[in-house]
Amino acid sequence: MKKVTVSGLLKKKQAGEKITSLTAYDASFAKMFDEQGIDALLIGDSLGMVLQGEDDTLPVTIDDIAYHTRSVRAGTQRAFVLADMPFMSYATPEQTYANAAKLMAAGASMVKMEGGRWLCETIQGLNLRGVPVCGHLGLTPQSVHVFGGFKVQGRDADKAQQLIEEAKALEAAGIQLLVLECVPSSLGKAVSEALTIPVIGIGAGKDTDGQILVMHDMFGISANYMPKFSKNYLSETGDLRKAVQQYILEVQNGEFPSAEHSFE
Ligand SMILES: Nc1nc(=O)c2c([nH]1)NC[C@@H]1CN(c3ccc(C(=O)N[C@@H](CCC(=O)O)C(=O)O)cc3)CN21
Ligand SMILES: CC(C)C(=O)C(=O)O
Ligand SMILES: [Mg+2]
Repeated sequence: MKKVTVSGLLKKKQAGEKITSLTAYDASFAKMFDEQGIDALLIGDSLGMVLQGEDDTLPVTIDDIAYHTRSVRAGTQRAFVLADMPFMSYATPEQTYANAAKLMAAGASMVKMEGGRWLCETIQGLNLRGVPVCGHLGLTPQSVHVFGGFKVQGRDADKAQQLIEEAKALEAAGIQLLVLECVPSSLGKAVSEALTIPVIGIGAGKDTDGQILVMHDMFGISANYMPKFSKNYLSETGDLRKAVQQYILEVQNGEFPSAEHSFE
């Protein structure tokens, strides 16, 4: 079995094949997703909400993410494994290096950080030290108190153009993957076309290079609520493995996300 690598993900974009991704937090689900052929698994700080029952992702610690990264790595053979840097764990470059080291040592192959241009120096520093980086733009949940809620981002033309410029700056600084969350479909398309690296969307429409969902939303079992962009595949299929297969199929053939799971 050939392991999914960052160059493998880039090849998918170049070939026009969609990248499929889910969050995972433990070895058993990671193994099951991996066996169904998912391309990438994210140890998301969404675990603060879906595992810990908090209202947002801010209470999550670096040790929480490291613990779950170790579990996911243990269950994964093929998929690419990336881990979220939690709130305030990457406020300065020095602090970022120490915290990224914990996640890489726990088994991550890449770390993800929320934010734009202000992260460029940190991204370069991480790359020089052997750490690949994924960016995250649009609705960045760690800034929920700045936004005043989990709201769609980039709706007016000014904000959309700004976001495209931030994405290009991150790519120039060295990110090798970008997560784009909760933006109008037209912006999801524009960002994916503006970048060479793959853009993985969540609530960013059907024209990004791939899709990611929080696993609990894909099974319709989240403790808090269900974002509009998520789809319950378990109620349709009645079986965990079939639900994952159906999600992968619909991402690959472009059926998911349809308009009802996207924003205008
Ligand atoms: N279970 C779960 N699923 C997620 O996708 C998720 C988490 N938790 N936790 C971390 C972040 C927070 N996210 C969220 C949470 C809520 C909305 C939400 O309620 N959005 C509104 C849009 C409001 C608007 O139109 O501006 C929606 O109707 O979906 C979106 C993303 C995405 N992430
Ligand atoms: C929703 C995804 C992209 C994420 O960052 C998370 O699960 O924490
Ligand atoms: Mg996250």
